[in-house]
Amino acid sequence: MLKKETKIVGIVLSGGKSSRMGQEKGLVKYQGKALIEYAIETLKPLCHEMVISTANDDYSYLGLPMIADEIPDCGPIGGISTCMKAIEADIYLVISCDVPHVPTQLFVDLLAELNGNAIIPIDETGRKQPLVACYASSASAYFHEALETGHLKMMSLLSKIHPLYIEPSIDLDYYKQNLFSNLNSMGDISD
Ligand SMILES: Nc1nc2c(ncn2[C@@H]2O[C@H](COP(=O)(O)OP(=O)(O)OP(=O)(O)O)[C@@H](O)[C@H]2O)c(=O)[nH]1
Repeated sequence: MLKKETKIVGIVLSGGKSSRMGQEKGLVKYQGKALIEYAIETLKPLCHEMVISTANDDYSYLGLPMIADEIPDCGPIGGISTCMKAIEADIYLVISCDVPHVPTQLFVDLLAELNGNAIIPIDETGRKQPLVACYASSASAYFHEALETGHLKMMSLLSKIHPLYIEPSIDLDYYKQNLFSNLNSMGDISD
């Protein structure tokens, strides 16, 4: 059970190169809406503040603070570390900009189980999903160290953070439908 004063900050990752998409991924329309808008709507009900991890001003229409990576081209760890430094929080909810099927309920479940540095869901194929996850402030030092030392592999960072991994609850229907499928190319969008 979270204390009432627990500050939760949402980090929407949108600072990637979008090389497979060929255009800014978060702004690509999917079923009538920009992909990043799904991510924002997923986190919004749970967060006191939200930020977009990006250097691209085209996201300014969303009215959220935008935070450019402290060191460019370091991947998601660089984006998460920079945002954690920029905004203090007790808990950070992280989401990629390209997972429109992730419901708010998944983060409700993660928050309910958080009891350590992090809690990360495992998808239906057994893959860990650290970019749709919940990190306590105690995890931030590990992100900063990874960025400072150039150890930018997420799986090796996780081995230090020791998250709790959970399978999303099976009684919810939407967990059966490719919940974590991310849209990387225009081919994925038209499927
Ligand atoms: N802030 C920040 N976010 C990143 C960075 N690299 C990837 N991301 C984000 O992390 C998430 C997963 O990354 P990818 O699916 O590889 O996205 P991408 O790098 O834009 O796409 P590709 O260039 O096709 O690999 C997306 O939401 C990206 O925007 C980065 O260097 N900085």
